[in-house]
Amino acid sequence: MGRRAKNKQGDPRPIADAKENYGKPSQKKLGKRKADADSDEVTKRPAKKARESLPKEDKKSSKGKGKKVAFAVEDTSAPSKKIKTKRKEPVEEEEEEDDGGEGWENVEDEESLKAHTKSLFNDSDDEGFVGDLDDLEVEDDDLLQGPVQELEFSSDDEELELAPSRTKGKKSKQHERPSKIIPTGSDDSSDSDEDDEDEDGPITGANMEARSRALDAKAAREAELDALEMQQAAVVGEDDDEFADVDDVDMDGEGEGEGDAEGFHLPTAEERDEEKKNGGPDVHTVQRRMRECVRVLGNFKKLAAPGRSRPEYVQQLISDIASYYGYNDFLAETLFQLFPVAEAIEFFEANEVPRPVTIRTNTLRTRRRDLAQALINRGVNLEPIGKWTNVGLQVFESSVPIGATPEYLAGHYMLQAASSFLPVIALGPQPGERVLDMASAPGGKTTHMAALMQNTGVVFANDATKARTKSLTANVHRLGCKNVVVCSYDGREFPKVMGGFDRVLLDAPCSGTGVISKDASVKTNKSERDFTLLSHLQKQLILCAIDSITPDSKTGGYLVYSTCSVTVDENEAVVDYALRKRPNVKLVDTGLEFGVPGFTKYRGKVFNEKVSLTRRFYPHVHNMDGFYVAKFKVEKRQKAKGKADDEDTAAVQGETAEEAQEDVEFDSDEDRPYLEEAKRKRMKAKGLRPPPRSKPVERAPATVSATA
Ligand SMILES: C[S@@+](CC[C@H](N)C(=O)[O-])C[C@H]1O[C@@H](n2cnc3c(N)ncnc32)[C@H](O)[C@@H]1O
Repeated sequence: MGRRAKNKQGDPRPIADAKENYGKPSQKKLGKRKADADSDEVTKRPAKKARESLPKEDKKSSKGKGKKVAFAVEDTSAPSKKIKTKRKEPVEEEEEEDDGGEGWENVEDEESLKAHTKSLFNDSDDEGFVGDLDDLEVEDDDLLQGPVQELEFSSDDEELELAPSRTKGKKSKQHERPSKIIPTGSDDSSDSDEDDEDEDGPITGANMEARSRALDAKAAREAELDALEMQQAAVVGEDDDEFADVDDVDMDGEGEGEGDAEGFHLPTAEERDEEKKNGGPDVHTVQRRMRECVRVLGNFKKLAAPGRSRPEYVQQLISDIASYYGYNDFLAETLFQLFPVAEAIEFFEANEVPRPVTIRTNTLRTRRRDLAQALINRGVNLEPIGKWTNVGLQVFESSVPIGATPEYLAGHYMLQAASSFLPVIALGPQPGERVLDMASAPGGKTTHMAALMQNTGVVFANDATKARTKSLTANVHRLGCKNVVVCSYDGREFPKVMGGFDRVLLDAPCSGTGVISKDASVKTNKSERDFTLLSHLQKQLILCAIDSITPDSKTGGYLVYSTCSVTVDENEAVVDYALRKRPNVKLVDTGLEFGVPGFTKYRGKVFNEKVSLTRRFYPHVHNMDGFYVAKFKVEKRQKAKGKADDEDTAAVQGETAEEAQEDVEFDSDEDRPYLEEAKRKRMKAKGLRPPPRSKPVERAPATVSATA
């Protein structure tokens, strides 16, 4: 099991329990909170208290308005189903009493359990099972130890270990479950009828699944609408005032002008410095101040103290967010700016909660319903993730370590974050194709692609970090993928190494700001410079990925670019850059049924309007890791009409692979310092002495302009 993941995503926790993890100080910054923690209950679990003491979201009142937003993240769990297994733990019996009468409680004997499972995991939506259990080649014990994790870059696909659950004695599992992963457009089709029935029909085993999905779909629609509206509000507001946000957020639902501002004083810059010198205020003060700042920023004209500006409140809030949640100031500000004020708090709160544990059925070895049955028999409480995936299962509770079951060892499933399914679904590799996974370790997506291709064609699974290809190879073997070739090149060497691919996945090395709930070190271990360097690496990689695809592909010609980060510089800015540098590619719909459209404008930058076809996924909206997916179609290169507007355009006409590679080279002033820095690093790594740094070129700050 991954060292890191082991500590990060444990057993699926009920939202109530998960709250106890809130405010678990990140090593560096929250020592203060820890120290306070001894004094009383509030400081022990600051975030939890914050959630409890702060106004809760009123989903209904916010519906369709996107105005009233909560400080705290609500448990949006849809009513869950329960699977009663043959193995009866005391806790199960207790639950039965609590939740008796639900449809699932009727599933008592093995036969009905099987029938029930069958209906739940309707085979019709399962990918074809193309393997044979007798085929299993589990010869090498080492391969069964699970992947070695070497975490240089953030990855969403860590192998997660679900420790045996210790929830005996808890009253109701309904309340223990984490909220479901928000799906699904396809659910929409069936939900209208079911919505109607919601009001009057009793919940039975037969309708439980459908009704649960209808509720999920409804929640998804509402959440996405809210997020979209808030995103739009942010963009509109941006034009007037850099710090403008939703002006009418009513944090406490008490109505305009009211609230608990009494006695609240927004510190001046000097007072803030003084406060910092003295070790900062106690956690109660920080909480209260955050709440007040959010409230005031939600209705600034009415609630602001005379003479105090919006940026002052914003600065105070960002500073408090940084200290309360344990981020460095740069990252706190970068993430804060992505959302309207109140939504930003939801995002930070969601980062304190583990995401649901999910697994992906390996259809090369088994079928989802057979896997589900086998795991249920071992005491695993699970259900399908949602209609949007026919291979995913969400694990709610398990009495066995989910990363060490015989089924796991035999490669029947991959422990994989739900968000990681998305780029592969978007790419849709076809049997017989030639596919490149440019940054592939530890292979969650590679093995998914191999399964979709039914072990035909070929997947070149590349990763620059040699050590990480060990875990990649182990997973490829464990899951029985026979169409995978593992290699280790810097992605920027493609297509020189090889080209002519039908499809390429570039799941790029990134900062991991989408997976903070798994890896809290991201909060503090990345500087502004790291983000800039990453963005440049991503830009170089995406051009190489594009150039590795053959526009002549009969079946494909697609690139999917994805990251487990939510920053604009690593996502929309990279995609926009690729569109500008490679006129022969265009963005196409990802085909994903949910997700928030990518930004087309962001803090003064204007991107290609088609960037709205890309999709963002957020922990507080979709209950998944933060993620980004863009899909490109690569077309034949046209002869440029007239003079090319940048030197790259000319270079792409009728070029050879070698020329295309040259084309990837960065030669603008913008890129030169980063190229030099990368070159220095490479030389150092080889034990060579790098040349002295050249003087930085003075230039006006670049703004990204829209292209047609
Ligand atoms: C987000 S992870 C990939 C996760 C993987 N796609 C999966 O699904 O399991 C990014 C990977 O990029 C690799 N990487 C970093 N720089 C690279 C480069 N220049 N070329 C190719 N791979 C690179 C890292 O070693 C890391 O394994």
